[in-house]
Amino acid sequence: MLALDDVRLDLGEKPVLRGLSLDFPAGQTTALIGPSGCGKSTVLRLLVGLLRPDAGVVRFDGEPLTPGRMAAARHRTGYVIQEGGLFPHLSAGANATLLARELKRPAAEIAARLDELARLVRLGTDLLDRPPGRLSGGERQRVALMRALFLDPDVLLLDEPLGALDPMVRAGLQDDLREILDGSGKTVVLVTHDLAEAAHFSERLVLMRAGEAVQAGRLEDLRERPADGFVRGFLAAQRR
Ligand SMILES: Nc1ncnc2c1ncn2[C@@H]1O[C@H](COP(=O)(O)OP(=O)(O)OP(=O)(O)O)[C@@H](O)[C@H]1O
Repeated sequence: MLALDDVRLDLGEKPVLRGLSLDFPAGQTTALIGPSGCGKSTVLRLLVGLLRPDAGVVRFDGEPLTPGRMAAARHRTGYVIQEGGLFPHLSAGANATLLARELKRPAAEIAARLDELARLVRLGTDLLDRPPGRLSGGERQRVALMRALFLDPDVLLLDEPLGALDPMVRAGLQDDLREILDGSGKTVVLVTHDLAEAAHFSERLVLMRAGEAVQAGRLEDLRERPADGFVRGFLAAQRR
């Protein structure tokens, strides 16, 4: 569904991706893991067309993601950026419905979908009138998820969607999100630096280091047959 073919990308003077090839099969969740700064968010920005590769090809639904195909791909993609990225001056509801209103979807359809999604992500509808600044961190993440899911996209790109939450809230949201994703048929790329969280969501982990994919597989594969000392060290550091 999504792929990077031998993608190179420099940001500033710095090589960030060095001939990276990855593929994300349709209908599956893939977790991208790796230490801070290894290029995980950069991969998502390429997949959504916010960055263009210096060399190599980004594919969406098998086709190169050219400028002409960008808008159609964006409408089939839900994207949760780090920290949620909600607009502070809009209410939670207005944030969630932003793209649907931009696309001039009928008001009744928007209202019905808002209600349905609030139930799905377990957000009280009384909170929809509040601006993000008057919501808790967990509630804001739920609104960011509603916004990403609003048009029922084929593809979901989630950049640390549960970051910066206390462990109890995080565990609750992990379970809710897994329930939403399981059996949804969506192609999901989940970025996290937390190995346990990655394994909670996906049987397919891709471990990155300094712009390269070091190893892909299930948690057991990484644990039992680590590709190198870096994989062993990354797992040992997260032993809990
Ligand atoms: N706009 C930019 N200009 C220059 N360098 C950048 C830019 N954006 C990112 N980088 C660099 O690219 C590298 C990869 O960044 P990226 O955000 O993809 O990492 P990450 O793996 O998602 O990290 P984290 O887990 O901390 O979010 C980092 O070294 C970062 O400093």
